[in-house]
Amino acid sequence: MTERLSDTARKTVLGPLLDNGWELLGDRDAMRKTFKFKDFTEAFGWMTRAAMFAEKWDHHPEWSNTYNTVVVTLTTHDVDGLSALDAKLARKMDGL
Ligand SMILES: C[C@H](O)[C@H](O)[C@H]1CNC2=NC(N)=NC(=O)C2=N1
Repeated sequence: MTERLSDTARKTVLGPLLDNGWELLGDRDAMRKTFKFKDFTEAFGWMTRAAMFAEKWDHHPEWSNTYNTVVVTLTTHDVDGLSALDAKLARKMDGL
């Protein structure tokens, strides 16, 4: 069962991500990061790899791509806020 992250979990789970370029949004419980690549091929290749994990984990990003830039917003729609799944996908995206 997915649930919104508790205040304690936010510190431990989100802390490292916020130190690594993720930002909390002001208008809803979500986090965003802009990923920059050498060119479109690199950006789209990364999106393709990330999409495989999103599908495997049934947890999907809100994202957009413009040439070498991918802007990713993560939140869990089912609970209307951040859950452990968002942190899991964010860590994967940072590592790809
Ligand atoms: C039916 C399906 O499992 C759900 O709609 C999944 C799909 N992907 C999802 N992705 C995200 N980011 N949040 C969700 O709540 C979510 N729910």
